[in-house]
Parts: sequence; structure tokens; C-alpha cells
Amino acid sequence: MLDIANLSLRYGRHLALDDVSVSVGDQETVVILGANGAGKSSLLKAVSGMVKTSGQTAMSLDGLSLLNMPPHKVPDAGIALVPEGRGIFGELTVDENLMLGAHPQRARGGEAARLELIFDLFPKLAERRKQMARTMSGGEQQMVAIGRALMSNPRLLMLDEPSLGLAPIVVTELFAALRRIRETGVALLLVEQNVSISLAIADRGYLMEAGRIVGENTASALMTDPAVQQAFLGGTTTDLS
Ligand SMILES: Nc1ncnc2c1ncn2[C@@H]1O[C@H](COP(=O)(O)OP(=O)(O)OP(=O)(O)O)[C@@H](O)[C@H]1O
Repeated sequence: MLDIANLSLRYGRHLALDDVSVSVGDQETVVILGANGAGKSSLLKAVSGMVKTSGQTAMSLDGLSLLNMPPHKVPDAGIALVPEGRGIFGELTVDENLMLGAHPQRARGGEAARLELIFDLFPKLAERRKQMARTMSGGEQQMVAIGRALMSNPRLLMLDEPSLGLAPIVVTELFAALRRIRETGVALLLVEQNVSISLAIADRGYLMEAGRIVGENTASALMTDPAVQQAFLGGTTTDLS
């Protein structure tokens, strides 16, 4: 579904992404693993049209080229991003934040059904619909950010470090919701440093280092890969079943 080939990206003289090729199949969950500064956020920003690529980059969703697509058109193509830091509007209520996600043409008419799905996934939001977002906990704000992305009726949901700064029990709750979202048929492209829990919901994963893809395998193979264990996991795994 999402095909990225030979993606290169520069910030001035700094080559942040170097010949990166990544794909996400229909309804597939794919995780990009890598240390700080590896280029993970830049990859998601490139797909969202928020940064310009260079070189021989090819990027498409079901054959529709994403290169040169204006960023505000990307949600119309069926791609939603939950950015690092969430990007929600603190002075707006939960409902207002959610409705901001419903602007693409593909989301029109389905707002009520999507709200129902979101409140089923995150009952805490249903109880706090009129609450100002800035007064909510970090975990609840992340739920608002994911909910807002779902309001756009995406085929591909991209998440940039959704677990960042959250307590383990909240992370477990969020990832259980992500697993349910994937069961609704939405493909997920997940950038994470919490390797254990992200591999637990993923089909496949890529390892990224200094702007390059240095490994790729099924999630189960990566989970037991000694190199991954040593670099990220400290010998532990998470069971979400
Ligand atoms: N706007 C920018 N201008 C200049 N350099 C940037 C910019 N954004 C990112 N970089 C650099 O590009 C590299 C990749 O950054 P990126 O944020 O994509 O990495 P990351 O893997 O997501 O890291 P993190 O987990 O810390 O967010 C880093 O060296 C970073 O300093």
C-alpha cells in the first residue's frame, strides 16, 4: 500500500535520511526502530509532506504519488499522522480537538460513527468530552491525538513515539487500543523506542541507524534477534496477549 523507495532527505548539509526504502502492506502493522536522531521522525514527516525530499525518492500510496502532494491533501489520500508531542490544542475541548481531524473529504458523513468508535476505544474520552485538553493527563492527551487522527478515516495511521513520557500501565492501555485499531483494517506505521511493546503488535519491523535502514524482518524474528535484544531490549520482551 505505502511504498517508499530511495528516500533521501537533507536539512541543509546534514543528510538525515539516506536512500531509505520502506513499505507497508494493506492492513499491515510496521514498526521503525532506532535510537534518538536515527531519522525516524523525519521519515514520517516526509510521508506527510511536511519536509521536502531530495534525490531519486519515490513515495506512493496505492500507486498515487505522494511526492509534491501539498501537506493538507495527504489526509485526503488516507494518511493520518499522530505527531511526536501530540500537537493537540490545549485550549480546546476533547470534542473540538477530535472534530478538527474530520476535515478531509473522505471523513465527511461518518463523523458520528467514528466518534462512537473512538469513545469505545477510549472510554475515558467519552467521560471528558467537554474538558479542556490541557487539563488532561499525558495518556489522555495521547488518546485525543490518536482519536483526532482516526476522525480523518485513515487507511494508514502513522504514530511518532506514542509511548513517550507515559507510565507503563498507560502505554499498555494505548497499545491495546492500537491493536484494536489495526483489527478495524487500518494499517499502522509506528515509530517507537519502546521496542518490546511495539514489536508485540507489529507484523514487521525495520531497524534504522544514522538515516539508513540497517535491518528488516518479521516482528517475531526481530524480537529474538540478538542484535535487537542487545541494542534495545536489555533481554526483556512484553506479552500483550
Ligand atoms: N529541522 C531540522 N533541521 C536540522 N536538522 C534536523 C531537523 N530535524 C531533524 N534534524 C536532524 O536530523 C536527524 C534525524 O532527526 P529525527 O528527528 O528524524 O530523528 P529521530 O530518529 O526521530 O530521533 P528522536 O527519536 O530523537 O525524535 C537528527 O540528527 C536531527 O538532529
